[in-house]
Amino acid sequence: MDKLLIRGGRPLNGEVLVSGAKNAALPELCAALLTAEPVTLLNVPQLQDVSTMLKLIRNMGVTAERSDDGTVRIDAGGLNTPEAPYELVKTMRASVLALGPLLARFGEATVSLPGGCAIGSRPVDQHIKGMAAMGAEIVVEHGYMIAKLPAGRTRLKGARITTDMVTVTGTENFLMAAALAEGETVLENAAQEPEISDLAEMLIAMGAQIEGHGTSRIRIQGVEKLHGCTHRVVADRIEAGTFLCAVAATGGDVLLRHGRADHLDAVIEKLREAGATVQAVEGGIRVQSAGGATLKAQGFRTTEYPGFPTDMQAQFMALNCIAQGTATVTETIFENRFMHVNELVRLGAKIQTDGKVAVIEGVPRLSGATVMATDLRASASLVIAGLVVDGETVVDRIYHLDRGYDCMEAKLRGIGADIERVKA
Ligand SMILES: CC(=O)N[C@H]1[C@@H](OP(=O)(O)OP(=O)(O)OC[C@H]2O[C@@H](n3ccc(=O)[nH]c3=O)[C@H](O)[C@@H]2O)O[C@H](CO)[C@@H](O)[C@@H]1O
Ligand SMILES: C=C(OP(=O)(O)O)C(=O)O
Repeated sequence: MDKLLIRGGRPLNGEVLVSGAKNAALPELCAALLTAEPVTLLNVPQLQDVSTMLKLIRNMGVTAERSDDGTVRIDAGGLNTPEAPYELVKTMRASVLALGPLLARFGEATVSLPGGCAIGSRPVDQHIKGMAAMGAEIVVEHGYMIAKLPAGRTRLKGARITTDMVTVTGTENFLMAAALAEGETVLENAAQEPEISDLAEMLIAMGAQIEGHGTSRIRIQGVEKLHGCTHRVVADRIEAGTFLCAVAATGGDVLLRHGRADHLDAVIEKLREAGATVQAVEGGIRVQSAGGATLKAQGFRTTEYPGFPTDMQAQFMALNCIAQGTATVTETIFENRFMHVNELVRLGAKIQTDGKVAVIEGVPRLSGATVMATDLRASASLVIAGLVVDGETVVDRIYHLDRGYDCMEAKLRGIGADIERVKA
């Protein structure tokens, strides 16, 4: 297993290019299953999750070619096996996004249940409820969701779907299924994340009729057929937010090219309150900070967009560890998303947790040690901590990081970090 070796204490200066969003690219690769015509996606990030998704769709008989410049050409004309097997689904929960498109285009789907994962149990009951409301017959057997249309039906039917909670991939599955359904679908309590809007824009470019994306009520008029399109994946707000926290914590002056400040309001507001200067500039986001103890620790609660993202909780916590004062962080989305805490404590951080609440008391310095990454954003928080500690930090099990960050260590090296990958 690869590791990262970081020698901390250097400010970060220069420019970083923000990649396309993992959480937009994954549903958009699945959306290409909705048509037999070629689809071209631009700005697709180089991530392990993208490779897994390509493997998953190729396994269904789909042709998918990926170029080094981030272009992926998909031709789902040959789609012949509407199945997402456990071996592929277990490494990436986003495989559940195959359910909606397969049911809509093929009339049947067999998708493995993703199972629990490190950050929480992450059930898919709402996905199942929504597909059933659209007329699918779904059973869960042998660890698989087995779904099909009733005899005599060739299309899903429009429905009003109100989910028990806001679900991002649930909303995406319903959007894709409803695009080809018969009649109108109304999604109440829909997720409003920028990745939902990006997917909706792609579907509209394919001929779908969608209104209200970006709000909590989305209306979809189903159409009989969708066509091919070319779509550019929106910039990754979580990658950008991670770099914002890294620069704020270490100190420095960095321009995040292609970063979308308008997708990061909640995080940027907290960074400004902490003492960093963050500005939306032409073509990106600029962050300037004196770093370390010049910062003031900031409390926050994770909530659905446009609130503070759960996917930024661990990274901001790393910054709080070396800021002045005490901050209370409440994680409301996932029940087990504090696994970075024990590892940050190994670096000298002072953190107490009680259920979904963590209290962080800033310390003047952290000290290097070997720590273990437990999930994607936990890994990123350990990297940020490693960049500010005295001495060497080794972050082990970085396959989690590779799942969702495009060349993170190369990008950090480009702005002055002393970081290298140690191959297993
Ligand atoms: C690929 C992708 O886009 N992943 C993101 C997506 O995950 P994902 O879409 O899996 O997360 P959801 O928005 O669905 O989860 C929100 C909450 O609802 C619960 N829930 C969800 C569905 C369901 O059927 N039943 C249920 O109980 C979950 O366990 C969680 O507590 O949104 C999360 C919340 O912003 C992010 O952390 C993930 O990075
Ligand atoms: C939790 C995340 O991703 P996934 O839903 O793909 O596990 C994440 O991106 O932080």
